[in-house]
Amino acid sequence: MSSTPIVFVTTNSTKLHQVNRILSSTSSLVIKSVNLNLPEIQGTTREVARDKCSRAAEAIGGPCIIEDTALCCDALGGLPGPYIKDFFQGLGNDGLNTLLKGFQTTTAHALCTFAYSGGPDCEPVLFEGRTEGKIVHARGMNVFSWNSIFEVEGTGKTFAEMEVEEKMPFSHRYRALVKLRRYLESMDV
Ligand SMILES: O=c1nc[nH]c2c1ncn2[C@H]1C[C@H](O)[C@@H](COP(=O)(O)OP(=O)(O)OP(=O)(O)O)O1
Ligand SMILES: [Mg+2]
Repeated sequence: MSSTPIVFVTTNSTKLHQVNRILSSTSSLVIKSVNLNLPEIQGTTREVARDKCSRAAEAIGGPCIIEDTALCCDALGGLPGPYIKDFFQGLGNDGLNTLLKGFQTTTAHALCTFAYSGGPDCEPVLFEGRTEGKIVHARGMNVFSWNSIFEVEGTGKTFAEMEVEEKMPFSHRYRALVKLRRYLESMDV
């Protein structure tokens, strides 16, 4: 595999940190980041990721990856989905809990979508990772946005209650990144 760095276009330093951590133990992929706040359209998680990746490739003028994270609540027909950032900023963790009051279920899934583009004229390729769980009142110390209110199915713990290594196999980001890594390695990118 070549050691040319892949450009990860993101404004989120925690995402970047997690991606570097997940890749560092298992891969010779080298990530270089660019902090670019690109427009995110409305649509399905796939449409959002595809569009953003094309914009990123255009802006960079070469190969790049982007990542979009969604939090999808069953009681709300999958919303906030890709709009979780605005919901979290507007409502906070308490407000997200309040939103689900009166519904029968608080089950939800975290969905991470990586998109890779080979350059401005290339169609982005998508890699998804999904983790089932439910929305609970905030618990835990390792807080990152809404991760203290997302309890991972079968663990009894929120993401914020897990140690970094413990969280890895349950992480929506890890699950998507494993697929992206496999693809890039097979393409010898
Ligand atoms: O694992 C996570 N656990 C908890 N919260 C998370 C996670 N991953 C992203 N988040 C938050 C950040 C943002 O409020 C929203 C996703 O929005 P999203 O557009 O994908 O991220 P962003 O705008 O912060 O960075 P970017 O420049 O890569 O688009 O959920
Ligand atoms: Mg964003």
